[in-house]
Formats: sequence, C-alpha cells, structure tokens
Amino acid sequence: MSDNDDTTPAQYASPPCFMHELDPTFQQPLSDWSDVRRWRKAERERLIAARLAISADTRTKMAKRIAEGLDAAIGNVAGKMISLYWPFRGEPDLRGWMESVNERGGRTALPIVVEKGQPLIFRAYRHGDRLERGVWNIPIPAEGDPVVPDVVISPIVGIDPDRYRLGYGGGFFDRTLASLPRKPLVIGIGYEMQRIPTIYPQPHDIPMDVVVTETACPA
Ligand SMILES: Nc1nc2c(c(=O)[nH]1)N(C=O)[C@@H](CNc1ccc(C(=O)N[C@@H](CCC(=O)O)C(=O)O)cc1)CN2
Ligand SMILES: Nc1ncnc2c1ncn2[C@@H]1O[C@H](COP(=O)(O)OP(=O)(O)OP(=O)(O)O)[C@@H](O)[C@H]1O
Repeated sequence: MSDNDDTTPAQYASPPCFMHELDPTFQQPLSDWSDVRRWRKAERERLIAARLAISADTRTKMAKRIAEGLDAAIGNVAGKMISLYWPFRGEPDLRGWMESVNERGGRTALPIVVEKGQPLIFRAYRHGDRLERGVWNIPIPAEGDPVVPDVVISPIVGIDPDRYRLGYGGGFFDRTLASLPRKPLVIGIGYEMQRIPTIYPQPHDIPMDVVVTETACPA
C-alpha cells in the first residue's frame, strides 16, 4: 500500500492534534466570556472552600500579619479615609486594625451594596456606630452620607501575578473603582493560598495597586 493511495487514510507521524505535545503551560486561552464566567464560578467555590478549611486560629494569626502589612503599605493613616469591609466567608478579620486607624487619627468606612449592577457606596463606620443588615445580610452602617475613600481595601477571593482580583462575582469593586471621582490607593487583601496563575482578566477588571497577605513584603 502506497502513501498516495487515496482509498486509505493518510498516515501521520503524530496525530493531527499536537496540543498534547506542547508545553503544559501553553493552554488554549479562555477567550469566550461565558467560558471565563463558568471557570470563575468554579474557581471561587474552590478558593472559598479552601479558605474556610483554614482554622479560625490560623486565620487570626494571618490577619495580624496582614494588619502589619497594611501599615507598611499605607504609612501614616492620620487624615485618611480608609474603606474596609465587614468580614464574612473566612475573609481576614481586620476590625481590630480598623479601630486602631481611628485611634491614630484616620477614619474608616464600610461598603454598601445599593443595588445589584451598580457601584458600591461607602459610609463612615467605627466600632460602636449603629449597623443594620444590608444585601446578603452583610452588616452596613445604618446612617451617614456617602464618603469617598482615599484608600480602598478590597478582600480577594483570588489574585493573579498582575494583581487582578477575583471577587464574589457581583462586579461591585470594578464598577466602584471605575466610578469614583478620584482614584484611591487600592489594596487587595487575602491569604497566600489565594494566589492563582491567572483570573483571565477581562476589559472591565481593574488591577489592585498593592496586594497584602500574611507574608512580610507587600507585592
Ligand atoms: N466582606 C465583604 N463585604 C462586601 C464585599 C466583599 O467582597 N466582602 N463586597 C464586594 O464586592 C460587596 C458585596 N459583594 C457581594 C457580591 C456577591 C455576593 C454573592 O453572594 N453573590 C451570589 C451570586 C452572585 C451573582 O452571580 O449574582 C452568590 O455567591 O451566591 C455577596 C457579596 C460589599 N460588601
Ligand atoms: N465597570 C463595569 N461596568 C459594567 N459592568 C461591569 C463593570 N465591572 C464589572 N462588570 C460586570 O460585573 C460582572 C461580574 O464581574 P466579575 O466576575 O469581574 O466580578 P468580581 O470582581 O469577581 O466581583 P466583586 O467585585 O463583586 O467581588 C460581569 O458581568 C461584568 O461584566
């Protein structure tokens, strides 16, 4: 049987798909937003479950290191309006540090979901102020005019080497950062285990300026 006998299938040295011969780091990029969205949903679930599997004691120790990293990244907090968050789903609990900012002459705020698909607003909050339940039952300051933060501290679900953040999927921080009247210093907060090779950044994703985890040097 000859190679040019067109009644039989052609013989190849390799199968027609060479993908398996390529370096495993060269993967087909997820180019379709619906694929990226599906991938992000699964990755969020994996990362949140992994975070919740860390003991509360270990999380507390890591939050202390993160608070030190925040001081290093921000410097003097006096006169600054710093937005934080009310921790849930295993996020680092920085409420002690939040109070220390107020004791050092800074001010703090919490984010409020006004409506799905809209930017967050921020209201000043410190320990003792009245809270009420907001969307998803997250506590929010009960009163006060919106404030504009100088520093936005954003809890991450995942983070990639270009400091693109994976959040809970509402797009709230991206919309908020895109809409603020002046650009704040944006700090992503999380644990080292939340670092991932890529989040497949999309045009709407806005990278963090700094990432602070429990390791010593902010990067
Ligand atoms: N502690 C904390 N507070 C925060 C945030 C945060 O990341 N951490 N946010 C930062 O943005 C805002 C709340 N963002 C959230 C976004 C989505 C879901 C959520 O549960 N989403 C649904 C599915 C989302 C959808 O597809 O519509 C879910 O997971 O079941 C919760 C909070 C404001 N407050
Ligand atoms: N500036 C924006 N304008 C309009 N839509 C936006 C904007 N930013 C994000 N979105 C939309 O929000 C949705 C969720 O985005 P994404 O997956 O990036 O959320 P996330 O960053 O994980 O969530 P979150 O910030 O709430 O924690 C997407 O459909 C995205 O198109």
